[in-house]
Amino acid sequence: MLRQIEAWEDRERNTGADLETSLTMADTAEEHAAMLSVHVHQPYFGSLKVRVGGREQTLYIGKHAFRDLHTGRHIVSWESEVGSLFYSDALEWSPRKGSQGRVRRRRQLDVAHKTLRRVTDLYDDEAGGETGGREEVLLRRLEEGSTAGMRDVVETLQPEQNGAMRHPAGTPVIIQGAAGSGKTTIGFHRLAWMSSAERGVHRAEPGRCMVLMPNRVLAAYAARILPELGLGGVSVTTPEAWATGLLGLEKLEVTDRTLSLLLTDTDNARRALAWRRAKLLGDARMLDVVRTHLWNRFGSALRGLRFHEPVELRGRGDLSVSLGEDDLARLLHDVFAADPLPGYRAGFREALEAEVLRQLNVGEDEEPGVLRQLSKPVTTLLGRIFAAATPVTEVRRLLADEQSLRASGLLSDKEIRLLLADPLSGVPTPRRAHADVTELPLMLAVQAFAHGIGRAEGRKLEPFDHVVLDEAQDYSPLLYALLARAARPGHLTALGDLNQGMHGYKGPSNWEAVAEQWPGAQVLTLARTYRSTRQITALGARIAETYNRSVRVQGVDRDGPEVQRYAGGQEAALIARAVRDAQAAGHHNIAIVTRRATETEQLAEALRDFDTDAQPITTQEHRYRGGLVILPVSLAKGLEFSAAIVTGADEATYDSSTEYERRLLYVAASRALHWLGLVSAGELHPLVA
Ligand SMILES: Nc1ncnc2c1ncn2[C@@H]1O[C@H](COP(=O)(O)OP(=O)(O)OP(=O)(O)O)[C@@H](O)[C@H]1O
Repeated sequence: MLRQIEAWEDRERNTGADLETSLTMADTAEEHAAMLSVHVHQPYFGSLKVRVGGREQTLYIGKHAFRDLHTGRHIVSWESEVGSLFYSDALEWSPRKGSQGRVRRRRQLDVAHKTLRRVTDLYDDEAGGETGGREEVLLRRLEEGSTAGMRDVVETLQPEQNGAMRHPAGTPVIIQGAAGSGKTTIGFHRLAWMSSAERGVHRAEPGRCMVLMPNRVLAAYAARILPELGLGGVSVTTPEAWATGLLGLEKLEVTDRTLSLLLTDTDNARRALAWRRAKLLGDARMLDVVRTHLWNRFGSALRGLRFHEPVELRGRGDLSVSLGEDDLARLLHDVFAADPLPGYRAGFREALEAEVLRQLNVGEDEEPGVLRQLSKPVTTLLGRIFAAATPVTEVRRLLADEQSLRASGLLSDKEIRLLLADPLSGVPTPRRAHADVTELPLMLAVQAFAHGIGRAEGRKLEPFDHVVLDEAQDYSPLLYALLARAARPGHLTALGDLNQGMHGYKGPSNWEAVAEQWPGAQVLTLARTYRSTRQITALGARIAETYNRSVRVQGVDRDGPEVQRYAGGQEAALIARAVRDAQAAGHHNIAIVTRRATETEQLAEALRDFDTDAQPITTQEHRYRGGLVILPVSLAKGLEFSAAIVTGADEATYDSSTEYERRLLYVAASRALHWLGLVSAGELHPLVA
């Protein structure tokens, strides 16, 4: 590898016919060199002894494929077809048509700083097959401390994860897995696998992929995995940020008033109403409700309009094009029937231009000139038809108008009454321009139909090469339908856990509702969890059992210290003691998890009196950089720490009669890898006492 890097870096060798060619060659060579140089210290992490056609050979598996031209020695990449053999339980495969290969031995090679540190056989034909080595290697890896970002698991990918990651490219997949089963991690690995040249037409260019995560703290934490996986350029954002960006309303404040109502209102009838209304707003049928509404809106905007314009054509004198209201209505009808992905406005422009050219019957070389002459009046006409409907106003108009809701014929009387009701009227709204998270997908639907949906490339919209949706249980079927329009067909991956759903009023009731929006989608399940020690996993299970009757998840049997309990006394003093204990146990990345964001600053202040300096993470603008932090449970979701301290671990803070609160307590208690402390000024919560 070093020899190859030297050759690439040698400017003398990279000389072309002229200066420009030489510079380009040198740049490319430098890029190659930079890419390879990070792998020099650990060129491979495993080997496979295989027998193909009677010949035995050893293949080395690394994070980067490499071939030494002098010696022919090579390393195969983990994401290649052959690389898959290292992770799966399969023993046979066919390297080429008609030939048969057999795996004789799988071996983990612990290499660091160019030194082989350890050899562990995972499978060995001669030693009787499976050795238990895979579990041993996994446990060693899981013993390590957390870092300030998500890490790759290329070296210890487990067979079921390997299968999920390599689900056929171009087929949508929903990966269901309990907390800590590696869903998010696997989602990113799937992108890396998808970006390999071996995927052929399904290859995804990282710069054209998007990962949607529930909040920006988590997005930034997860994005740290991208360079390790060679995924530079992937956009990692939140659905809200993506939606408001597409709408051109970055400053729009996104509220979740349904959640506010559910948490504060004591009127059960109103709570039920708010829940059902939110759920209906995210129903996939709303896509066609919006579509019908737009059809009527654009249809009436078009009434009385005509398109009559003079055109100058060399050699043919003064001509004109003329389309009456009926012609325009017919064009609009055809555009709606075709439902073009770039949106109706673009589709209408295209149809109108085609019609004009047909009327004039001009030669191909004259077409651009004609279109240029007509560009302004066409834009004016489009403005009259389409510009009146901005997503925000149009959604509000639709939801306030019984007739519009009725137009599609898709909603029952009861559902229409539900949409017209306003159970949230008592929940305050911000002063700034705002939209509720339950309305946002509808606004996105208006945008998608009128102007298209996808990835902005210059002024154009292109479909994403691949979209990954994390915490997918918290998003509505309507959003799924929109994502399907925004990505290449079949290039969708959802990662989620229906049992971890925090927002049932926004999410799907089951994965089947999602699969309906993603034709051909399969649901795969990751059954094992990896994050925490046996002691922490068991505590989490006790909380989850109260709302989740499904099968118990199977954790990796990793032993750790008992969960520590600190009850009775001044809270800050107890927390400071817990922090010292966690530090004494050797942990550096420690989270103090509070129930509410408003508590964090105050607590940070109070802890200073006890010589404890914890960094508060209060808003989505903060970033987690490791060390000791205080953050609310809503921002802790998806993050993990070597040690976690749950404050207010009591009944007064997490009301056990409310399922939502128990779910939050579960999230808080499942953030730690190795060490967990529970703190309460009074008595501990009955579920964790
Ligand atoms: N094969 C593996 N080898 C080593 N570590 C793994 C493996 N799979 C998962 N992990 C580790 O398990 C932890 C949980 O992974 P991840 O955060 O991707 O899970 P998740 O299912 O998305 O969890 P949550 O639902 O809580 O967000 C991480 O620390 C990850 O590195």
